[in-house]
Amino acid sequence: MHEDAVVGLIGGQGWMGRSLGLAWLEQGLLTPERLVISSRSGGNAYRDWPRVRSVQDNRALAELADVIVLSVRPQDLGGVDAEVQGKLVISLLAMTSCQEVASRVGSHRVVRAMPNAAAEIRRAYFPWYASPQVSDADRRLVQALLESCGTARELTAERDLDYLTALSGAGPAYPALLAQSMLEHARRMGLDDDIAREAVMQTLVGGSLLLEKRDGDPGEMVERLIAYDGTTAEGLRAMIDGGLCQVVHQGLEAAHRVASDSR
Ligand SMILES: NC(=O)C1=CN([C@@H]2O[C@H](COP(=O)(O)OP(=O)(O)OC[C@H]3O[C@@H](n4cnc5c(N)ncnc54)[C@H](OP(=O)(O)O)[C@@H]3O)[C@@H](O)[C@H]2O)C=CC1
Ligand SMILES: O=C(O)[C@@H]1CCC=N1
Repeated sequence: MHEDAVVGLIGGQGWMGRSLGLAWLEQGLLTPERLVISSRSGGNAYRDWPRVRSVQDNRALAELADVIVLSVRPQDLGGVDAEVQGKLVISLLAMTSCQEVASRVGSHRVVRAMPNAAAEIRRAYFPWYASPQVSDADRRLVQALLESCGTARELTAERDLDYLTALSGAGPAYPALLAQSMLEHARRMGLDDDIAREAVMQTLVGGSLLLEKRDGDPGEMVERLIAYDGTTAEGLRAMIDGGLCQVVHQGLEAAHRVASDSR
């Protein structure tokens, strides 16, 4: 069935929905005939793919599709009127357990997955958890569909997904906050705006790529630069003494608390 499964993407014009839908088409994972999307107010994300079917009625989508991906905001789940009759459902919703999705759509074959904003450039971290009713063949399909947008990883405990919602799901916003704060300071110091932007972006992107290349041990880099005992060490010590780590932990705890709240 999976070789020619039709995928129905509820909320397919939204940020995460169109990131996935376009990745599947552009990577040849699905032919346009095998993708059905639904939306509330329309959109033109699939203008280059006229054979993708677009519907407004989620019941019609559930009939056409073998696999249903739910990509609406959590507060909109109640408005999704679809009876999927035991089909595989992949939910991207934060704050919504497998059990809640199952009782809403009428299938216990539920996967919960957590993308992040970098799905848009196919660099998301995309952990997922499958309820026991999901078969091995389903799991292979889920892995293939999700890794089209980055690194997909199956988890063995659903609660880890609540934490990862705060850590990696919300995660791309954290370097954005750091960039904003660095930019504010550079402007205050009178740096030309173009130079300030270029300096901040190049530094954050370059620093992240360097970390990735060094196999992601940030502690080693921090320690090495503190031992260097130059200007960087002075900046790092002031940030650490000023409570940067505690503030980051508080932010993660606050996001985790909300992510663990069931709707
Ligand atoms: N954005 C992010 O960075 C992340 C998002 N998520 C999760 O992904 C999910 C989707 O988020 P995101 O893509 O950002 O949200 P968006 O608001 O960008 O997209 C949601 C889409 O769902 C559509 N929609 C709402 N109700 C229905 C319905 N009944 N039938 C069909 N379509 C409907 C909306 O249409 P309309 O605009 O017309 O109302 C909209 O296009 C959320 O549950 C969120 O928790 C998870 C991690 C990261
Ligand atoms: O902010 C949110 O609720 C969603 C889930 C994680 C990232 N975006």
